[in-house]
Amino acid sequence: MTEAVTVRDLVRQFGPRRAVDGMSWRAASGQVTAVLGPNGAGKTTTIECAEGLQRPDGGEVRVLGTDPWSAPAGHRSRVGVMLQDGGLPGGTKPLRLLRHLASLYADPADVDGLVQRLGIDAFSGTTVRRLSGGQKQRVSLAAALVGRPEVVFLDEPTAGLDPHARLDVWDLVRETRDTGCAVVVTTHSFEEAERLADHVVIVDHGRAVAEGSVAEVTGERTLEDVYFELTREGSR
Ligand SMILES: Nc1ncnc2c1ncn2[C@@H]1O[C@H](COP(=O)(O)OP(=O)(O)OP(=O)(O)O)[C@@H](O)[C@H]1O
Repeated sequence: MTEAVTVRDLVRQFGPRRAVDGMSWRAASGQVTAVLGPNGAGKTTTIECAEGLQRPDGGEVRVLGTDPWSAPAGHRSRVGVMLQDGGLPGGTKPLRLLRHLASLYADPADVDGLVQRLGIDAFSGTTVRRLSGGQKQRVSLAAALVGRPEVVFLDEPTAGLDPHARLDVWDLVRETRDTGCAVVVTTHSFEEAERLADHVVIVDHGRAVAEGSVAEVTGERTLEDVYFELTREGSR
């Protein structure tokens, strides 16, 4: 098993607040790793450190063996990123944007195939700012995958999607994993984690409180029960 992402004793401080407080977990190539945790637990901050968008105040993150903060451009082209708020330019149209992004990579994915798989063809001529939240999500996901990354970070990829779109996204995530990519997904959905994840990380108050396969983390219980026990006020 190749370790694609390693988070070790990570610390991230914003003024007096420790958003990430000794976080440690790992994600392997060819696996979907789901990171679950309450609002404000430090998931996005950790993922942004792994994407090279934030600099850790302590501990370390390695992605494909490299420190993402000081990584060269060649590293960044091996890593796909889907940000929680999309980060898409509002004035472009989805198809044009995806073709442009594809042109930045030496060996991009088939844009037409991605567009069709995610149902983007139905709104490919509408400017991004006029798209619904779920439509923007789909374009963001396509943008994260268009470079055929070896590691991809998906921040709540199915939040706000209708049930059909959710199934389409799950299928695409599984296919991406099956190409050997390490897929790291943050989610608030137990169903998503149970259906999709090979490896689960539960975080709370800036640190990982459980990690392993769904079966290892849950034993005889449900993921939901374990989650509530580990993250309930008072258990912390
Ligand atoms: N730039 C920042 N400045 C100050 N505080 C921040 C900053 N970014 C994050 N925080 C704080 O750090 C904590 C962790 O935030 P983070 O976004 O990582 O949580 P999360 O687990 O992703 O939450 P959610 O499930 O709501 O997306 C929160 O209390 C948040 O307010």
